[in-house]
Amino acid sequence: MLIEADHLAKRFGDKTAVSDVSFMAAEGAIVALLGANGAGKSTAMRMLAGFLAPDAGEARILGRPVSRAARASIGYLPESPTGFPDLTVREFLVFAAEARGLRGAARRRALERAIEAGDLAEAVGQPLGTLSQGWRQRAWIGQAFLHDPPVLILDEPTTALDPGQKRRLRARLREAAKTKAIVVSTHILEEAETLCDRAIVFRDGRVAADGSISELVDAGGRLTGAYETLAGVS
Ligand SMILES: Nc1ncnc2c1ncn2[C@@H]1O[C@H](COP(=O)(O)OP(=O)(O)OP(=O)(O)O)[C@@H](O)[C@H]1O
Repeated sequence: MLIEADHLAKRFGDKTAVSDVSFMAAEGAIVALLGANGAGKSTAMRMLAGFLAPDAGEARILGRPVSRAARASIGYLPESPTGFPDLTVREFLVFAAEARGLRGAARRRALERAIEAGDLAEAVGQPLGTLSQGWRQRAWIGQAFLHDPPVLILDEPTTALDPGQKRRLRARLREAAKTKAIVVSTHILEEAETLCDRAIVFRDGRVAADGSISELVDAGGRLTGAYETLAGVS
């Protein structure tokens, strides 16, 4: 199994953000994490990506605890990514490649892959701090694809993108899913319906449902009814 969340739990002070969350994702699957604001999706994704240590449970990537999994195996897009305002897109990608130990021809290939993944050619010379929100998102999407990892953990990857770029990224993710396991969070139910194979609905830090999209949708192919009931929203 490429991605495993095994009874993950995380508290911040008195607030339980994630409680006893377990799910898996295999190669060939795009799994949507759905749920209301504050339901725990980003916290779960940060633990899966190895950026936040769980209080209990374990995140595993390719069968290894994420703390010991190779950095090379995970591509992560944080929610609302910021930072590195003075680096150009190219310098940012070079920095990310070097942080992953890529040099020479491997680094050049990685940069080409990232520029293609984020459709970044026009912006390579522009500092991140001067990019619009959507372009900055694209630079960070490129960073997630840089090293061609088998696992992608993408927190609201299409939120800031224009309609054309949303379409392009969804097509890229469908193509990438042939050889990768991908977890995406989204508030766009139509995106989960058309892009994803499975949905995991979070409610108050717990998994309220984990099923195939075809099981969860209504006769019209819509997730809205199941989502509102399971996520506890209307
Ligand atoms: N660093 C933190 N310190 C304190 N509380 C936090 C921290 N990170 C998350 N939380 C809290 O944990 C809960 C879950 O937050 P999380 O960001 O995981 O939700 P989410 O489902 O991703 O929400 P959204 O859809 O709004 O992005 C929220 O109540 C949030 O306020």
